[in-house]
Amino acid sequence: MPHAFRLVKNKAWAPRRLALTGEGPVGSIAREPRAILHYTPALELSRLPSDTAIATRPLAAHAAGPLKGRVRVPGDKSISHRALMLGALATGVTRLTGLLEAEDVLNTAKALQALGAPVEKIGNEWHVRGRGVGGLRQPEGPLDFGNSGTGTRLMLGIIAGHDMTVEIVGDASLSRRPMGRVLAPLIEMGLEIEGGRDRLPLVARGSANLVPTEYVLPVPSAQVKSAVLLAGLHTAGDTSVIESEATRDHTERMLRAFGADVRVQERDGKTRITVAGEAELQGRDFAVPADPSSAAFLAAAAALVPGSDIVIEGVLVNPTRVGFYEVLREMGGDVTFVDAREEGGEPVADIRVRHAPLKGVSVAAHRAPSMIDEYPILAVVAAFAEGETRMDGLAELKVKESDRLTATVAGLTANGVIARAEGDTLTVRGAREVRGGGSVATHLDHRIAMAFLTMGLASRDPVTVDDIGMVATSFPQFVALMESIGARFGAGPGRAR
Ligand SMILES: O=C(O)C1=C[C@@H](OP(=O)(O)O)[C@@H](O)[C@H](O)C1
Ligand SMILES: C=C(OP(=O)(O)O)C(=O)O
Repeated sequence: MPHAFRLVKNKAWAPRRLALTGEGPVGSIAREPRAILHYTPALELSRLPSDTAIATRPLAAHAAGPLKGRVRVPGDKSISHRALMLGALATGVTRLTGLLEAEDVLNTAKALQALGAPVEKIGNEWHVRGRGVGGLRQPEGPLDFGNSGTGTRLMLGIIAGHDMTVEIVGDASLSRRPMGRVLAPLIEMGLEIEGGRDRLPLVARGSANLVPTEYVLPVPSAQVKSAVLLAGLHTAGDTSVIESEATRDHTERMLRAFGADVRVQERDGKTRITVAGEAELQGRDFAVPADPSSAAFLAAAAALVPGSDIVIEGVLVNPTRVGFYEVLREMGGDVTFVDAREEGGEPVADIRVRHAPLKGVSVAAHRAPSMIDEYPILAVVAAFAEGETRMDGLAELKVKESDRLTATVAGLTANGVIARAEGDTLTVRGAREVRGGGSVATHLDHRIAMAFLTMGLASRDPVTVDDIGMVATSFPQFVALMESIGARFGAGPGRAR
């Protein structure tokens, strides 16, 4: 298989086992820094020289027969980040099962360890030895969050409350993403940023005298909300965040579970979340439910491939996260939540999806936060639905790991689907048969890769993505789990394995 190589530039940490130093034709090196890859759960770090080449791996998805089986996808990424962070801010040991062992979350674990809160895997459990609110210590080197917006932004909220100066770095994708949205309220509370930068790399100076705030979210972002609430734990007073569109509420739920005083009030269509400062959190045991954003790819595949019938077990069905499944149902999808229950303070169910013919729908802007990471796969599903699907209010898609609005339209177009983005609206003209056959640029974006590989399972001709590597940031088992229900992937368009 031909490899293209990209440079890892000035990266402090990367695992030795994926380093392909000196291999490959120099002319094919793409100058994209890439951060930590397949970070080992044992948290053993190895240093690589800067400018080390790492292979990109294209992959093709081929038309599949009926998809069948019961599967469990890995733990929810949002909850995994938060469980590690709150564990580090608690007193005593927090024991986690079901933690997502993917690069984004492992980078958070590594950062917490560097901040003085030991994180280790013992058997099936991850243990975090907490340092108490305000008890973390100055790390010796930069913290590298790789590809993760959540890790970076939430951790900035925690760093804000400590008297320490921390350099924060990430990969090329993360270094392009806006940090001003989280820095603005944190600076109001007392954080300082060297040189006033709003992109990584940046140097943040926290304070032991952070002041509480009341912050009205200018964008619907759970990351910004969470960063302010986490900073609020470190103040002597009440910190409030006001949101006019409901975003995922895992931070609020989990703060309560760890013993913080959190109040939520609804008024005039807005939600005010208040956390009391000088909090004392207690370490606890926590089971992380399966990630509905990862499950969405399997659900979509089953909805699109004729004859399919699958069950995805133990998936988080928090109302702030299930927009994709609701829309799939509205399109005519056969989606049922079976055995709904509560685990670790979150609603969970087994999700059964059977193939059914789909029709285009209109998805209103206010629903965007409940499926924000699912739009690439929703657009792929829409390509196979009869009629037009219109999705409004997608401004936030432009500031994810890639500009997902542009990348999604490009991927659809490359595969013979008529789609356009106008302002914040995405329109997809669907048809029962999709040509496929295209090659899709993933732009360091795991969700673009997984969405278009899913397309290839149902399109006439195989769909190729240029790099499967980033899938390891959120769902390292994607290919294996898809294959376990009957999906077919191969190195190139002609070669299914
Ligand atoms: O809080 C979180 O865990 C997340 C919030 C969302 O980002 P925004 O807060 O930027 O919308 C989402 O896209 C991301 O994958 C995870
Ligand atoms: C946007 C995402 O993650 P993050 O913001 O944490 O990089 C995502 O996983 O789709």
